[in-house]
Amino acid sequence: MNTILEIKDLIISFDGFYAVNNVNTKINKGEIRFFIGPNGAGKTTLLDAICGRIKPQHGSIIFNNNKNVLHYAEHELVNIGIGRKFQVPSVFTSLSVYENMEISVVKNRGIFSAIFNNITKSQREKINTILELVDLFDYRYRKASELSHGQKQWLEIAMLLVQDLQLILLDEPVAGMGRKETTKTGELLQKIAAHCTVIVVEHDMQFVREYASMVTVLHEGAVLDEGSVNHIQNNPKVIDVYLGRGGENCA
Ligand SMILES: Nc1ncnc2c1ncn2[C@@H]1O[C@H](COP(=O)(O)OP(=O)(O)OP(=O)(O)O)[C@@H](O)[C@H]1O
Repeated sequence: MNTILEIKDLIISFDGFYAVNNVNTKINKGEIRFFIGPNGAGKTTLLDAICGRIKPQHGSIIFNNNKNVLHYAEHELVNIGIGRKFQVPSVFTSLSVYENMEISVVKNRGIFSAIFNNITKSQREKINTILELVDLFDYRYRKASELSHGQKQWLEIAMLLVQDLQLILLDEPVAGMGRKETTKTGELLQKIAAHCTVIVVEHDMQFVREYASMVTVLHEGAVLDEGSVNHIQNNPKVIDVYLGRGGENCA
């Protein structure tokens, strides 16, 4: 009942190489779920499948109990409530923070459609609330190019939130951030998770320890273990293939 995403028997292969090899997992509403594992474990490929970039050879990804994500094109997924943020911020740097939000609020991210469709009062209020949430309200008239790396990441998260998503996928959101920005990002994810489930691919184990509700450890395309941080970090196999090899430093 509480499940927002169920991945069943998922297989993704590239020319006979199994990047994702029979993955099964269920993600509950309100979780901050981390996918961790060594380089090449299949984490990004799994995100690519959830956001419709890659079509698996086998299996299903069921969203909200009844929608098979694999039946939708990548650009349609935002309409059913799934959004993805890539590692490198992709905000429009020549536009203001507010203008970036205006483009996102109309969902169809075409810049011209945003300019020619007036933003409603409730959309303006929503933009302001979300800019407050990510601590960018005071920067709303600044050009996005003037923001710090962390602020650009938060703007991009805000641009997802304004689209009323139920599930957001984040690819290494704290890469390149200092500890202070990393902590702020973690706190932001906790606030977001109250309304929107979050899946994060991450190598920063300190960040994972502090903010994960559940962790899925991938290794060679398969789920090696799954559970609380405490559970997975005491699993000798996880220590062997990832944590004990300084896995947190692989990026
Ligand atoms: N388009 C592709 N064609 C061929 N092989 C691919 C393709 N995409 C990914 N792979 C391979 O699939 C495997 C899993 O890659 P993936 O990027 O999902 O790993 P990852 O766990 O995200 O690694 P990292 O932590 O380094 O980002 C790797 O061996 C990669 O080389």
